Amino acid sequence: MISFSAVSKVYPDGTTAVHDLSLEIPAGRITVFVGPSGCGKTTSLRMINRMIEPTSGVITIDGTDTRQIDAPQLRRGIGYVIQNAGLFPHRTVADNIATVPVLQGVTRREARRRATELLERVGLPTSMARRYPAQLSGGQQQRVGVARALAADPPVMLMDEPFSAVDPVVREQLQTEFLRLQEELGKTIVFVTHDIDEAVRLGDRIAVFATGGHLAQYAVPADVLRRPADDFVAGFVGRDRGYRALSFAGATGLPVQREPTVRMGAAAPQGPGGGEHRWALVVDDDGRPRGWLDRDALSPGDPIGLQHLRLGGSLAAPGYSLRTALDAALSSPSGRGVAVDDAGVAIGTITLADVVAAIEATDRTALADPAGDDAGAWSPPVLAKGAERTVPAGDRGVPR
Ligand SMILES: Nc1ncnc2c1ncn2[C@@H]1O[C@H](COP(=O)(O)OP(=O)(O)OP(=O)(O)O)[C@@H](O)[C@H]1O
Repeated sequence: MISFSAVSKVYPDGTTAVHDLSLEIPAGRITVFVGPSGCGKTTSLRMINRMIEPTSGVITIDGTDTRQIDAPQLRRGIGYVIQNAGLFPHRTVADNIATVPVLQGVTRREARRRATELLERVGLPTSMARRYPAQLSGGQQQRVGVARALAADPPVMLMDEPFSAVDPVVREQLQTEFLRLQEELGKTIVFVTHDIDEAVRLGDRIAVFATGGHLAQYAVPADVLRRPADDFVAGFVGRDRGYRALSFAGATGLPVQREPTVRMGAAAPQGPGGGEHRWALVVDDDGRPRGWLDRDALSPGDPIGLQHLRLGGSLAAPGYSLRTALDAALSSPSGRGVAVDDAGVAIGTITLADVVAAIEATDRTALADPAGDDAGAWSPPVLAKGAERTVPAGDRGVPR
């Protein structure tokens, strides 16, 4: 556990970056610092590994005052990931990842071997080990940044806006992989973001910082959304609040309809193509969705190519919420959202009508009611037996 006790930071020019911060960060969980620009998130994060020294107050890790630990030694035991990955440009990917283990005395050969393992862990092919950072995409560089932070197997990881510099699609992938990795590793993670959606998705707990370095609220995501502590937090989480609140509702029970699929490269289907049959779901050889085919725009028998597909709709992956289901249906030209399994294989579709019915049948006042029941107490109606699974909401109260 990391503990802040009455910690303040005043920079030499008189700026108060952090004011009287007291909070306890649980071990093995993700704690997110969120808030607008300049409210002291990064300063608070960097005080944990003493890259910045507090002006007053005490920070302890597992009961030990960090001031009693030699700063370089402290930092070697704490993984650190920043925006744009911060990789050494003249070192290969493998050598970047091996940096800290080599400093700790692990042989270069062994450190490189472990680096290759870590590449696989963060979802990159091992063939990338010999490349230089400039030869990777932004998302790949971020993954290497995470692998490098994990290389010394530190119990604590500090992550400062690690996914902000990539586009929204890659960002969502990185978040999903990050959650999967954390499920395996159970690190104590402190994560800084200015994006409340990212905070709600990733955080087991959220610390909302206000201007002037004040802690405005520290709670599980469900409580921050449902019961903002004051006007500042209410304003900060307010945008799209009704829509975001659907994140609380697991979509268990939402019927997944059987959806006929056609393979990429196959002949366009025969038969009537109007109405609900206008759109056909196209999958690759492994059954993963590639896009929707407008059958009216292609003659039966013509081979289906990428150029015929409507791309880019969101998918409902295991553990999805009503919000995800709604988005999948809305972003699909057919009005049917594609549900996939763990391996990304299409298992059927969810109709917009069913999602709307589920929302209408839901007691939404429970979400908005500040005096309502505990987080996670609200559950969606069961309409029919669905094929999907829902991740237990746990104490976050929010399906991821
Ligand atoms: N070295 C410094 N000297 C003086 N003021 C500083 C210094 N570093 C940061 N600050 C100020 O301290 C305040 C908090 O900065 P900090 O970087 O911790 O905020 P933040 O919440 O992480 O912001 P952002 O989201 O923009 O990164 C800001 O007003 C900033 O201008």
